[in-house]
Amino acid sequence: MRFDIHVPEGEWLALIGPSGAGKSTLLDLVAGFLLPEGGTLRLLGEDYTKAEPAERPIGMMFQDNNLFAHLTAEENIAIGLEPRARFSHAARLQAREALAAIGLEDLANRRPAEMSGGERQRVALARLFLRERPILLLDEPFAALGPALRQDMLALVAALRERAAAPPTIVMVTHHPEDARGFADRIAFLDAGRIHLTGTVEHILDHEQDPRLRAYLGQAPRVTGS
Ligand SMILES: Nc1ncnc2c1ncn2[C@@H]1O[C@H](COP(=O)(O)OP(=O)(O)OP(=O)(O)O)[C@@H](O)[C@H]1O
Repeated sequence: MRFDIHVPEGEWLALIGPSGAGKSTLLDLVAGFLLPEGGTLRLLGEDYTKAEPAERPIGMMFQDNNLFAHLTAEENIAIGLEPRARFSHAARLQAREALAAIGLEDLANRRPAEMSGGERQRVALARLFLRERPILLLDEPFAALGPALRQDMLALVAALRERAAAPPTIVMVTHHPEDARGFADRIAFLDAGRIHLTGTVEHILDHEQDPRLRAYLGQAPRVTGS
């Protein structure tokens, strides 16, 4: 695999492409769970190629297992502020406010097993944004949710992003290319371990006629000429 891409600060980039194309691998390289055999990774202009995951200015969210099973919703958010889980009154208060901001204050004392999948992901999102990391990597976080709920969750990401003092850069893997519409700024189409194409959401979804992209989207390329 060989990835070459520049994501401008503050951009929301959607990564699409066939299964096995390398989308999760690319996120793992950025997060530091995998080290590249060569090349350079720069974050916010600094070289982070060999940095430990915890040293990187990154927040991550996955399809599941974002929350600690033994902690309540409030504690799962507060732990983003106090990783040693010695929850101060101030951290609990901030977690409560974050829950209220997403309309989940009534769930403060529930554990993940007592929440729906959508509620769990909303709690995880609240924690992610509370930590104010400048770069967010979202690996299919809403894949298990239905279309309407996925739209609600993307709208919540957009709202939290707008509320942030400095909007984070977002790189989001999705198996639903249409989810990028209205939310992401740009799409990167990965194929066979390469960034095959990048472009605006509209260009990639509606105009680009690249045969591999069209095949992935399940659409034949348009026949041109007479
Ligand atoms: N640690 C690893 N060592 C070797 N090969 C791996 C490793 N992790 C993934 N792969 C391989 O790399 C390729 C890309 O995997 P990756 O999970 O990045 O794809 P993806 O685009 O995220 O796919 P999906 O959409 O199915 O999640 C696959 O062929 C996979 O088998």
